Amino acid sequence: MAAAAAGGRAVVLSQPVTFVTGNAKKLEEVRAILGNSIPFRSLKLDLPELQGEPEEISKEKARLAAKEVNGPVLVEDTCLCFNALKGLPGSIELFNFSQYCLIITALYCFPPTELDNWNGSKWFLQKTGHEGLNNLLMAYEDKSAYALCVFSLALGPNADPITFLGKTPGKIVPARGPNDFGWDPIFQPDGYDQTYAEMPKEEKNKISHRYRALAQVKSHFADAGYSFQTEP
Ligand SMILES: O=P(O)(O)OP(=O)(O)OP(=O)(O)OC[C@H]1O[C@@H](n2cnc3c(O)ncnc32)[C@H](O)[C@@H]1O
Ligand SMILES: [Mg+2]
Repeated sequence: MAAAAAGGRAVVLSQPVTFVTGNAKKLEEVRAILGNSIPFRSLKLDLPELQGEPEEISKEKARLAAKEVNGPVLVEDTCLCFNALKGLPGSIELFNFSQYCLIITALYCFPPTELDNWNGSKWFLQKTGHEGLNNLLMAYEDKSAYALCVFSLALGPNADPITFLGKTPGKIVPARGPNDFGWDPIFQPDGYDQTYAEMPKEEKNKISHRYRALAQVKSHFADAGYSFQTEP
């Protein structure tokens, strides 16, 4: 069994937590931020990214992953959300007519092949690049945005996942800095004159959406007092 109650409320996990991701850069940051605080290993699984509210998508992803792994899992989804576009391209909420036209034009020019697997910011980035993401805001004065990170922890295949959110506000700028991780070159966090890409990694990892969400994951582990009894 993956998670078992042992002596009162302490939960013993019989495996390290599996962090499920296919994104090597994400994994690098999670490793740097978590250090040795939580025993974990990583695994790439092809899981569907469903539509809906970010927390629901993440919980469902955790449920599916925990079934596959038959043990405790941590999954993460990140989106870049533009305030002028009410959260797009990371998430879809209510749009006005001109915003719909913009989205429909983009979708018409670059139709996604798998709509069930549609992740707005990832898709816009892949199809239109940093310039395309900047162009989405061309008609708007408001260039403010936020990076949103949602982690879900499922202790086992039958456990209800718990979610942790991290949000870093900033603005969208023309690309600056190395182009080795997603939309880092076009996101400048509030209070900084460098983009995420220009910052030293340690600096990004102190203020990022991912850091903020993981700080909550860490305190959850500290408060819950899980113990790990992994078989040799
Ligand atoms: O397997 P998973 O963990 O789902 O990895 P993914 O690459 O599909 O990751 P997401 O769905 O969370 O990411 C959506 C997009 O945002 C990008 N991204 C995620 N975190 C980022 C960060 O901290 N900085 C820049 N881009 C990021 C990522 O490269 C994708 O293009
Ligand atoms: Mg993904």
